[in-house]
Amino acid sequence: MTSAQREVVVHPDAEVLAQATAARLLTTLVDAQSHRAPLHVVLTGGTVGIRTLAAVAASPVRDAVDWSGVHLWWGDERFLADGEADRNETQAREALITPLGDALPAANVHAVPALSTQVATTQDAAAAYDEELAAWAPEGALVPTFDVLLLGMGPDGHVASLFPGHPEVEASGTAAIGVQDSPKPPPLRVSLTFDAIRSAREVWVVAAGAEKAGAVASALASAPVSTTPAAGALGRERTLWLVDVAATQELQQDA
Ligand SMILES: O=C(O)[C@H](O)[C@@H](O)[C@H](O)[C@H](O)COP(=O)(O)O
Repeated sequence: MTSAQREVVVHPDAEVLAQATAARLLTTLVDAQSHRAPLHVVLTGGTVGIRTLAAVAASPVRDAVDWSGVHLWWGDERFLADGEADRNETQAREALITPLGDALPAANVHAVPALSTQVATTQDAAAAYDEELAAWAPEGALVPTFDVLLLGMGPDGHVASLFPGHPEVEASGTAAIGVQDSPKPPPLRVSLTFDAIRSAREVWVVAAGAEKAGAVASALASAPVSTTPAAGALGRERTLWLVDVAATQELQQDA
């Protein structure tokens, strides 16, 4: 059961959006840690997603989080060799994981396997990620109960690496899936499916810029997921749309 009620929070610009999302994430983690452990957070690639991680790292509030009880996952990954600059993992390590240092145990970082001689295809990587997710999942579940799942959104309404008109949008029964023909380079990727995304307690879609306005309006109007995948980004308990003013330009003003 997911929350079709989407909450929209509008920010003046992309920088304030990233800073506010970082503050929101930190206080959400601090609050959640007084109720349960460990916590599971799913990171996103993309400019706002990475800027948010850098803002988390730069915040003094980061030290209010017991990172030893926080596990990091990825909603999607570019299928490149380990350490490649374009990998979401590489960018997240630079923005947040490295600055956290020993506060965040290496074992708490669950990266999507990189291209290597042992992991030669996106299917290999997706299968390995499925196993890692299942190892942390409650009985009968595909994935751990994600506390917060962050998603960036493209101008075409894609989230993670689930693109409009592509079959991966409809994939079910598995947590991760290989993508061969991403319209957003690089073409080879691994993505969580909507089965995995919708298992999260909270799903936060972060979107900034006028080029996202059409997709924001379509998603908030519950357009078909096949044409606007972001419309399918729903959390079990909460669905937050964290946007800047420019991305709201095509929303119908309340009558
Ligand atoms: O691997 C990726 O590229 C991302 O996960 C992708 O889903 C991204 O979040 C959106 O394309 C938004 O990216 P921007 O914020 O850079 O527009």
